This record gives sequence, structure tokens and C-alpha cells, in this order.
Amino acid sequence: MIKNQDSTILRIISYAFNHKKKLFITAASVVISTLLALVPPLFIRKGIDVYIAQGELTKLFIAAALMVILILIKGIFDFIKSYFAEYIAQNIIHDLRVELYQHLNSLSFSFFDSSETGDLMSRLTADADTLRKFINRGSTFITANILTIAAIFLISYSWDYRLGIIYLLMLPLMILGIIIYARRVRPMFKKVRKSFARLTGMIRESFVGIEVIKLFGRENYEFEKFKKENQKYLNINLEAAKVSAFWMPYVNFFMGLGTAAVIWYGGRLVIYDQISLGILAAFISYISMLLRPVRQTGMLISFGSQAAAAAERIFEVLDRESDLKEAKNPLELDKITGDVEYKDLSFSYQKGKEVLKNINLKVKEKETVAVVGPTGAGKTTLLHLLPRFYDPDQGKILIDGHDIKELKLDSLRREIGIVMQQSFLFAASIRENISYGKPDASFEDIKKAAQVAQIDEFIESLPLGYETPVGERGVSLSGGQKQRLAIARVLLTQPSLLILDEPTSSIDAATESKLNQALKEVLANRTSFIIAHRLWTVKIADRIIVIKDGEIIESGSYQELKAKDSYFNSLESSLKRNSENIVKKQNAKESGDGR
Ligand SMILES: Nc1ncnc2c1ncn2[C@@H]1O[C@H](COP(=O)(O)OP(=O)(O)OP(=O)(O)O)[C@@H](O)[C@H]1O
Repeated sequence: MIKNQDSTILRIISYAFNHKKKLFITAASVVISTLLALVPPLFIRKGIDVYIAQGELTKLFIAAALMVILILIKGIFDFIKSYFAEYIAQNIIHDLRVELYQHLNSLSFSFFDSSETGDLMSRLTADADTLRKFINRGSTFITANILTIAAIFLISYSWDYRLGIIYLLMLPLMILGIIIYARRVRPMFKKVRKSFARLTGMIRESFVGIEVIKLFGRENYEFEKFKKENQKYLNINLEAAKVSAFWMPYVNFFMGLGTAAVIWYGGRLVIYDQISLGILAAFISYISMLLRPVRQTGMLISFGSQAAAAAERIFEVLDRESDLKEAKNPLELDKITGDVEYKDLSFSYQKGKEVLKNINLKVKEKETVAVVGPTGAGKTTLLHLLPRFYDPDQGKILIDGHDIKELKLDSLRREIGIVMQQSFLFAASIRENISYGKPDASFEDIKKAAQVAQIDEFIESLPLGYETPVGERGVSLSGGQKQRLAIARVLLTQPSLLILDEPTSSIDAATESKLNQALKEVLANRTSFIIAHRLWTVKIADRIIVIKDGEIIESGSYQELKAKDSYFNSLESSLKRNSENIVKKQNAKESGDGR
């Protein structure tokens, strides 16, 4: 564990070394500012013992003026120290965030399947910020405090060894205080962070699931849940505040005790002429200066444990290797013809639970394959293996005769277009959403893609046309409109291989038949796979494959499968039902509109 923490700290330091110059400036400013802070008591000593004792008013005035100048100079170094410490901390966190973001993007889907979005977000934001605060304060406080504590000891020891001893006796009391504080506060802050994560997770869930909450009339239930979590967060914070609040009187008590001991013992030394009055006054002044380092050390301990936990969470993700490895010398494909072959392929998401078994499938260039089967049969999984969202456990997939594991990942994915059942749109304009895969596309091409996807007319009817912003989750559009935008987005990239996860209900019948006509041409020019839920899609396919329990059980044209006593025949009725439902819905809508 300690080794772990050490390596975490070393890693953070290695990031700081990217800013060597600024690091040096900060360190130098911390040292200068700390040393300057130690000078005023020296003036006090000289002022009392010499200038006041000998009645030298001018020198006393010069000493006072020098102290003011000193404070001003110290102010300049304090500024440099604070600014550059923040500069380094912000830059380290900036670099870490970039690395983390890039790394997260390189991780495979299986990582995201097993991670919570809220948790990943908090690693990138809240954890990074906790770490930043510690880097800033830690780097300056630790150096300044060690230097202050050591320098005061050396100065007082050089004045009189007994003062050095009193000083050393005071330190264990304070260290004991710090340890007690850290023991009580650390678990408290852990609880605070946990409670905060639960509260934000809950809030996020209730916004994302707002439709379900409203649909089932569970607003009150969710509100009660929120109130309970919010109350828990308040209580735990108040508990932590109590411990923190206890800390200051505690430190003050020991400081007061120490100062009393110094006045009593130091006063005796003055009375017996062992030390001068000036030395005693300067020493008392140094003791009061200790208050800050002690308080800061207490703060640093609680900060430190929070930061260590945050850094570990960040590095945990950074050290996570992607399950998906790119070949050492990957083959970059310019364009693929579109011959696809699945060879003896098996796949499971979790060990022991095979989702696809012994898949053998050869698809010719420009062939359109409809994939049908009962829900959960493995249709989506089969097609998600093509762009290597996941790698098979056994067997392989060949595209144009090349094992896809040998291909450069982005060149492979660039050639494959997927329209998923649930289309995700970004908070941007319609034009930006359509051109997401080809940002340099001309407006004519964007419009053409939208026309094929049967969405151009709708877009043009909007006051802002293609510049209309769509909400965070494309909320201002209907499911069918989102789906067609997603189709346009894929068509624009002209993929050599098209995968269409057909929507079961989003697009109405009239639009669907227009879309099918337009898509026919698109499908004729490339190898295509359609997860089909409707009869007419199955009919336009060159071949239908039927998947059941992760296995291909039938394959053939519509006529071939219809002609024999096939499982497909039993599926056909549900495909028909899907189509009829859509027509019914459409008719109902139209008669409603006409009323
Ligand atoms: N990311 C995942 N992690 C674990 N299991 C998964 C994951 N995605 C799908 N599964 C499981 O794999 C099996 C096949 O799912 P898949 O989505 O491929 O089926 P499907 O035939 O496309 O179903 P549907 O027609 O309902 O979309 C199901 O049992 C499903 O629960």
C-alpha cells in the first residue's frame, strides 16, 4: 500500500518535471518568502535589546521602516510562489486530463460495459480537481513548513540551548495533535466523498430517467429518495465540520500552553540574566509563527489522503490496458471491396456464457444480408464484431481476405458505417451532426445524404434549416427523425460496409417505404447487413440468415426459406406483425390528423 502511494507520488512528480523552469521559480520563491518571514523577530530582538535600551530613535525608526520594506518584498515573492504553484498544478492536471481522456477513448467497449459513466466523469473532473488543490498547496506548504520549523529551532538553539529544548518539547505535543486529528478526519472525509458521489449519481440518474419517472408517476418517490440522500450528505458534512472545528481550539490550547511555558521559563532566564529581553520577545514571536505550519500540516494530512485516493483512481484508469490490441505493423486499407467471412467464430461477453457459437458465414462483395432471429439471439453482437468493438474468443473475421486483427483499427472503422437502433446526437447543429464522420463535407453532399435518408424536407421546414441546434440528447426531434439523421450521417461517409440495426417502431410506414426505395440504391453499392424487424426489409435482401441462441440455423433467399419448413416461417409472422402495426399506427395518426 505504502509502495503504491510512493509510486503514485513519484508519478505525479514526474508530471511536474515537465515544467522544470516554473518548478525552480516556485521552489526559490517559497524558500525566499519563508526566510524573509523569519527576519522580523530578529528586528524585534535588536530593537528591544539595542535601540530601545540605548534610546536610539533614528535606528529604531530605520528598523521599523526596513520591516515594512521586507514585508513588501515578501509580498512579491508570495505572489510569484502562489501564481506559479497554481500554474504548475493546473498544468499537471490539464496534462493528466488530456491523457485520461485519450486513454478512455482508446479503451474497448468491454471496459465501458463494466464502468459507470458517473464514476468515469468524476475521475476526470472531481478527482482531478482534488489532486490539483493538493499539488498546489502541498508543494508550497510542505517546503515552507519544514523550512520554518527547522530554521526556528536553529535560531533559538543558537541563542540559548535551553530555548531550543523548550521548542523541541513543544513539537511532540503538536505532532500528537496532528496524528489524532488525521485519524479522526481521514475516514470522515472518505465518507463525505462517498456520500457526495451517491448524491450526484442519484441526481444524474433522475434527470436521465426523467421520462420513466414521469411515466410511472414516481416523482414523489424520487424526491423522497433525493431528500434522504441530501440529508445524509448534510449530516456527514456537519460531523466532519465538528471534527475540523475542534481542531483549532485544540491547537490554540497547546500553543497557549507552550507560550505560557516560554513566558514562565524564558522570563526566569531573563530575570537571572541568562538571556536578554529582546531574545525572549523574538522567541515568543517565533512560537506564534508556528501556529500556521501546524494548522497547515493538519490540513495537508486530510487533503493528502483525499488526493492520494483521487490520484489512485485516476492512475487506475490510465493503467488499464485495452483488451483490444492493434497489430504491431497493421495493414492500412485504402478502400475495401467488401468480401466478409466469419470463420469458426465464438464469442462471449462474460466467461462461460457463449453468445455466439461456431459462426461460419461468407458474404460476397455488395451482397445485402438480412439478419433475423428472436430477441437476444445475438444479431447485434454478430455485427458489432465487424468493426472490432469486441474481439472473438475463437475463430476470426476476414475482410477482403485479411484478418481484421491485422488491419489498422481506424482504417477498418472508417470503412464501416453503422446505424444503431438508438441514435445518439450531439448538442450541435443538424449540419454538424450529419457531417460528424466527415467534417470537411460540402453542404451539397450533406444535403444529398439527408435527401437519401428522407430527412431533408423536414430539415428545410425548420426556421434555421440545417443550422437548427439539436438538444443534448437530440430531444427536440422525434425518434424517427433522429434515426434518419443517423442514417444521413453514416451515408455521408460512403462506407464500403454498411450495418443497419433497423428500428422496430421509430419510422412511419410512408417514410419507411420512401426510405427503402432510396436505400435500395445505397445497398446495391456496398456490402450491407441489416438487422431486420420488418417483412419488406427481408424481402429486399439478397440473403437472409436466421440466428437462434447464438447460432446460424438457416440461410437463404426469401423464396428459399419460405419454400421449406423453416424456422424463418415462424419468425415471418412476427415480422409481418411489426409491419402491420406500423401501418395501423400510421393510419390512426392520419385519421387523427384529419379530424
Ligand atoms: N454489452 C453486453 N454485455 C453483456 N452481455 C450482453 C451485452 N450486450 C448483449 N449482451 C447479451 O448478449 C446476448 C445477445 O445480445 P444481442 O444484443 O446481440 O441480441 P439481439 O439478437 O441483437 O437482440 P435484440 O433483437 O433484442 O436487439 C443477450 O443475451 C444479451 O443479454
